[in-house]
Amino acid sequence: MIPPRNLARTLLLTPALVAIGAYWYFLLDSHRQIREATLARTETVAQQLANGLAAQMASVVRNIDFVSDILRQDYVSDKSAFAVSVQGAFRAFPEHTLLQVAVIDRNGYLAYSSLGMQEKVFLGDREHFRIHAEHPDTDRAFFGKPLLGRVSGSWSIQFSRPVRRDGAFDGVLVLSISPEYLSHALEQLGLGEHDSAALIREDGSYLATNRDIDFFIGETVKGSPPYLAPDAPARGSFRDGATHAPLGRISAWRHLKDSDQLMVHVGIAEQDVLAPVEDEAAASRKANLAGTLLFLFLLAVIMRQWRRLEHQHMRLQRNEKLYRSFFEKHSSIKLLVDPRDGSIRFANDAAAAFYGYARSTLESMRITDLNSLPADEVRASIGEATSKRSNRFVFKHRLAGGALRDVEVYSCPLEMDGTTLLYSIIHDITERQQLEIRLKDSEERYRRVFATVPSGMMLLDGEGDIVLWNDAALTILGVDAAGLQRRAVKLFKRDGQPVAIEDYPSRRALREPAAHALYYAELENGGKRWISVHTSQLPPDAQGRSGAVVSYTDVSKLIELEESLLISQSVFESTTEAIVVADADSRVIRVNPAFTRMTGYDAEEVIGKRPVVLSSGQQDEAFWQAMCQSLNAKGSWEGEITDRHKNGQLFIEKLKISALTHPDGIHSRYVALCSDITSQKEQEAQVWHRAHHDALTGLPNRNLFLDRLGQAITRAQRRRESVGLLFIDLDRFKPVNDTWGHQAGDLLLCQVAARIGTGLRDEDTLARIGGDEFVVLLPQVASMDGCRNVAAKILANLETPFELGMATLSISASIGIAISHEGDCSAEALLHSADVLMYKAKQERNSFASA
Ligand SMILES: Nc1nc2c(ncn2[C@@H]2O[C@H](COP(=O)(O)OP(=O)(O)OP(=O)(O)O)[C@@H](O)[C@H]2O)c(=O)[nH]1
Repeated sequence: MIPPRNLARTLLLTPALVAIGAYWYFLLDSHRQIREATLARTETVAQQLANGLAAQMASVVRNIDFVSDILRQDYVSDKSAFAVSVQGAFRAFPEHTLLQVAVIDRNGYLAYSSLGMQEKVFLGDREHFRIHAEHPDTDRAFFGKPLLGRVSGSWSIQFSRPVRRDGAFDGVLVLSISPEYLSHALEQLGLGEHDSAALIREDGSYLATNRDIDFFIGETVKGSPPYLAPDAPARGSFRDGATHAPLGRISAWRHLKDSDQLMVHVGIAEQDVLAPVEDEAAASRKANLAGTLLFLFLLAVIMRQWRRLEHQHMRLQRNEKLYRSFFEKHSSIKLLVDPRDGSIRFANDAAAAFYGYARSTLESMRITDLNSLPADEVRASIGEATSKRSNRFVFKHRLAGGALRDVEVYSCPLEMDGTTLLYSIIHDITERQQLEIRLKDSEERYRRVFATVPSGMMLLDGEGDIVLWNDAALTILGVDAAGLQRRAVKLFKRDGQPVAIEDYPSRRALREPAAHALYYAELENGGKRWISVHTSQLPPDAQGRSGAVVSYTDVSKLIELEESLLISQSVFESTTEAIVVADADSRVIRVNPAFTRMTGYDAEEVIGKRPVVLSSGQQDEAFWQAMCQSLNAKGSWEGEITDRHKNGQLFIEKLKISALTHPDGIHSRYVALCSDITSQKEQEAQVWHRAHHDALTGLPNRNLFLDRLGQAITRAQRRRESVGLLFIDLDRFKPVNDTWGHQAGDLLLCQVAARIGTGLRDEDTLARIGGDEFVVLLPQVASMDGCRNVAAKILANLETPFELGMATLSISASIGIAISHEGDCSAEALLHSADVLMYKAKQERNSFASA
C-alpha cells in the first residue's frame, strides 16, 4: 500500500511517465508507419521498374531473335551467303557481345562455327540442342544456361532456335552472347549501389545482373522466391530479407512478354530507401529524446522539490508530534504558565497525575492555586524566572487532596505565538528532602557514634593517608592529632620487638582485606598500653574510592586479666582442693584434677551433669533448700556434706559454694571449693566421744548427760511434758574391788551398765557420771509412777548374778528418782534432787526413793 504522503507524488509521476510512454509509442509508431509507407511506395516503384525492365529486355530478346531468324533462314536457303550473314550479325551487336554463331547439325555435331572448324565437335549433349531435338516440331527460342566456353574460356549465354529444313528438324542455330550484352540494359536502369536487377530463367538461373556479373553468372537464385513458384503470376512484388543480398530488399518481378522462359527481377535495397526516413526518424527521436530527458529532468526536479517539501512537512509534523509528546507524555511534570496573570496555559499528563486534577481543570487554574506561598511571593518568583534572573525554585505545592509536596521547579521563558510563557518542569523532591534529612540524621548518628565509640577509629583513604579519626584513637595511642598524622606512635610486639614500618596498621590495612594484631604502645609516663588493632578494607564507594578503617581497643585490662587467668588456671589445676564450676542450671562446666582425685570421677563423667552423682542421700531436702536459700540470698554457702565416692564409699567434705553474679543479679556460674575432711571429722568425733563418754563403759559421761538433760528439760518445757531422772549408785561396790581386784570391778561395772540399758527405751539416755554412779534420763515420762516402774525394772535386772569369769557376783543398786514437770527446774537441780533421793534409798539398799 502506498503511504499517503507518497500518493500525491505517485499520482503525478504515473501519468507523466504514462504520457511519456504513450508519446514515445506514437512517435515510434509514426516512424514505423512512415517506414511502411516508404516501403510500400518502393514496392510500387520496384514493380514499375520491373515492368519497364521487362519491356526493355523483351526488346533486347526480340533483337537477338530477329538476328537469329535471319541467320537461320540464310543458313537454310544459302549456306554460301551464310558467312556473310554471320558477319552482318556480328555488326548488329555491340563489339564483343556476340561471341559466336554456331550451327549444330541434326546429329549433334558442330556444323558451323564463326570461330572456325578444325575438328569435328559433338555438341549433342548440350541443353540447347537437347531441348530442340526433343521437340522437333516446336519452333521456339531458347536461352540456355550460361556456359563457360571450352574454346573461348568466357561465359556465354546460348540463344538457340531450331533449324528446319523442309519442315523437318535439321539442327540448331546457336548465338553465343556475352552476358554483358544483356546486363548492359540492366545497368541502364540507374539503380543504386545496393539495388539489384536481374534477368532470370524460369528455372532460376541468372542470365544477367546489373552488378557482380562474374559472381552471379552460372548461379541459380537462392531460396524459394515467390516468382519461382510453379503457379507464380507473371508479375508481382515481395519483400525479401536476404534473397539476393545480405540486406533486406523490396523485390518485383515480371515475365517478359511473349516469353514464359525469362523474367526480370528488380530488388531495391531497403536501407537505401529507408535511409532518409531513418535519418529523419533518428533526428526526430533525438529531438524527442532530448525533450523527454528535459521533461524527465524537470519532473525529477519537481519531484525532488516536492519530496524536499514533503520531508520538511514531515519533519515539521514529527517535530510537532515529538514536541507534543515531549511535553504531554513526558514523565516529568510540566506546566506552561502565563507570567502576566499566573494562569496555567498548558499542563501535561504527568502534571495532572501529580496534582490530582484533570488537565482541563489544571489549565483553568493559576499557579498561585498550587503554590503554598503568598501570591505576591509567587509573582516575585515568576518575575525572576521571566527575567532569567533565576531559573530554579523550591516551593511547596498543594495537591488536589490538600497534601503539600516539596517541589523543585525549573522555569524559563518561552516565546509562543508572540506571547512569553514560562516553561516549568516540576520535580517532586519530597522523598529526596526527607531522604536528605534522613541522610543528615544518619551522618550525624554515625559521626556521634564515631566520636563516642570507646574504640579508637581511624579512616584511611586509598593512598593510605589518615583522613578521619576520633578522640578515642588519640587517647588509646597516647598522641595528639599532629602526632597521629606524622605517625609518632611507637608500637611493639608482644615479644618486645618494635613493629616494622611496613607492618604498621596503616600499611597493612591497604595490603590485606582484614587483619588483627596485638601490640603495645609505650606511653610518655613510661607505662605500656596494650592495644588490639583491627584493620578492615572498605569496599569501593559509588565513586570507586577505596580505603580502610583501623580500630584500636585498649586491652590492657584484658591482658592483665589474661595473666590473672593464667595464674588462676595454674591454681585451678594444681590446688589440692577440688573445684567444681557449674552453670546457672547447676550443670557442671569444669572440674579440676583434685576433684577427680577426691571423687573418683573424671571430668568427662560429670561435665554437663548436675553433681547429684555424688549424692550420698545423707542430706535431706531441707538441707538443700537451706543451701539454695543461702546462695540466693548471700551468693554463697559454706558447710559440710557427705558425698559418695565413685567406689561407693561415703566421705565428708567441706564445701564452699560461691555464686558468680551478673550485674543484673542473675547467677551465671557457681564455683564450689571442696575438701575431703573425712579423717579430720573422724578424729574430731573421737575427741568429742572421748570428751563426752565414759572410757570404761562407753556410756555418755556427766557432761553429755547434763547437756542432754538440759535439752530434754527445754523440750519438755516447750511441750509441756515431764522429764524423769534416775540416779543409780551400786551398793557395796568397793568390796568387789577390794576382793576381786580393780579389773573385776571394771568388768562388773560394764555388765551392770549393759544390764541397766536393757530396760530402757531408745530415747532414754543412760550415762555413767561417777565410779559406781549411773543416771538414766527419761525424756518423755508420763508420771512419777512411770519413773518408779523403770527403777523397779532396773533393780530387777540387776538381781541376776554377774559372771565375771574369776567369780560370780551379785550386786544391787539404790536409785533416787526425781521428776521435772514442764521444765520447772534445771538439769543441775534435777540431778541434785535425784542424788539426794538416791541417798535416801541407800538407807535400805536395793531400793528406790522418790519425792
Ligand atoms: N574397780 C573400780 N572401782 C572403782 C572405780 N571408781 C571408783 N571405784 C571404787 O568404788 C568404790 C565406791 O565406793 P563407795 O560407793 O563409797 O562404797 P560402797 O562400798 O559402794 O558403799 P555404799 O555405796 O555405801 O554401799 C570405791 O572404793 C572406789 O575406789 C572404777 O572405775 N573401778
